[in-house]
Amino acid sequence: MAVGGDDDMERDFAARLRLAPSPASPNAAAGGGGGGIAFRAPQEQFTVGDFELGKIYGVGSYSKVVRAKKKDTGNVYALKIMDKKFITKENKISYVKMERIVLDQLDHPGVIRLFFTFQDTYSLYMALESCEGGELFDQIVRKGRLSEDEARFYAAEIVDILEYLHSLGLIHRDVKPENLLLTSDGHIKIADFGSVKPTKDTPIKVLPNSTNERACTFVGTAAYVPPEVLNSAPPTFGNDLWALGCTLYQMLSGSSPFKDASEWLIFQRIIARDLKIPEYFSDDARDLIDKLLDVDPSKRPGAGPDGYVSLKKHPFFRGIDWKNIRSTRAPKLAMEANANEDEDSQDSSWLSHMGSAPVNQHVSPVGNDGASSSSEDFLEPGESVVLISKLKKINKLTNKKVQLILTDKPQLICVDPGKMVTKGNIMWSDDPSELNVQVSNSSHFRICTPKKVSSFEDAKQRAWQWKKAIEDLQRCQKN
Ligand SMILES: Nc1ncnc2c1ncn2[C@@H]1O[C@H](COP(=O)(O)OP(=O)(O)OP(=O)(O)O)[C@@H](O)[C@H]1O
Repeated sequence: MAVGGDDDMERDFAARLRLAPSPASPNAAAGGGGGGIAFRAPQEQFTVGDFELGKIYGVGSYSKVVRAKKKDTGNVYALKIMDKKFITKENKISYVKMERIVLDQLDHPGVIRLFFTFQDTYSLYMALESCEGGELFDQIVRKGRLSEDEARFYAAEIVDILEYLHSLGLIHRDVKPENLLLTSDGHIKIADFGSVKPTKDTPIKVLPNSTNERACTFVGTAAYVPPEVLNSAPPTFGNDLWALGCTLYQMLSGSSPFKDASEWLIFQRIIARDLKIPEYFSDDARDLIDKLLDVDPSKRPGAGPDGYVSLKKHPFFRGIDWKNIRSTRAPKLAMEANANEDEDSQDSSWLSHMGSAPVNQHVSPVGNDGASSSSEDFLEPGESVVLISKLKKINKLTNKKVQLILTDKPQLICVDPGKMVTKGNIMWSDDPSELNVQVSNSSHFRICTPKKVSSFEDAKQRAWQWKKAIEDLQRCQKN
């Protein structure tokens, strides 16, 4: 990575982000169009070296989230690390601004708290409340499917959160099991406010022009997007209620209601409301899902003139103590099959090979099992990760868990996630006849080279994302 021009890059980025504190008011950000926003979560002067970095919680489309312990206080955060160059290149600045500004003003036990932010030459950092219980998605995968009591509890907590957000005129627009995180005692917190849409009457301070009710292009995730969004209708609270219906269906059945081999086919199913509800769903669950997945967004319970009353009174929620939901005992969390005490140290050594320059420079592995010294270096200095997934590599006789990493060099690296050693690279070529990805469905894909075909299963259904990322890089290399 070129070092010259770093200061320029930092200044240029700060100007575009317009979140840099003014000298007069260290916590004020120019919201644009006059009037600054006074941040509750301050912009600090910390560096990543002030933290002990632990395991990677997850990787989003423009960030990675890492467990981080502040060395002086011992406080633990989920540190969201965003690469400035990538954010600028991918035009994600408005997502970052929106998440920062909106999260800063929210105060609900079911919403991830933002504590502070800081930045360095390469990255922006958001210190978020850490959710140690992982994603609701993982609970569904580990348990196969949830019992109706478990699903009822989680759905009720999601309803409580959506009622809060909607009362503030905010449409989340990316409600899905991956963005519903769990605390260590099993309560839900919603994350990922990058796609949030404020309505005209929101009391929340937002970016100028962000409340325009123009018809929107599709944001969110294909499987959870409502039909009206595909028909370019303006966003409404009903969008989140549809996604709640999909999430409830997924909790009870193990998979999302509209599934197919490609995004386009998924969209066709959504538009046709091609919905099959399994026989074993109770009548109350079936009825609630059917109503939440109404093609008319204004008819979904929670979106009508009586607000959330009809939703909370639905027979599926009988027995829920709405006022005390956050102190009700949560379902027991299913742990990862081979979770062990070394997880933190393994992942921190893994992180030290992630290639993001500032992380590489400052990482201090948690734990003392020497995992980092036995690991190989995966990435070269300045090389960064484009896509990374924990996948199942499907072989004739056995299936193995692997971390597949695509970097901007480009390289395709297979890592054994347990031993933190590379299992070898898949030979890169810019020529699609020598390297191509064949997708069988959203969770299965094959990477084909003249020498070898490697088959993978992605529980998070990112097969198409893998194909696109590899093809984009091939195109980039050629130009
Ligand atoms: N506060 C948190 N505590 C624990 N894990 C978190 C936290 N925030 C995010 N994560 C994990 O990190 C992953 C990536 O989060 P992030 O918000 O960066 O991506 P995303 O925006 O959900 O992804 P995408 O942009 O692709 O939708 C999440 O799916 C989650 O597993």
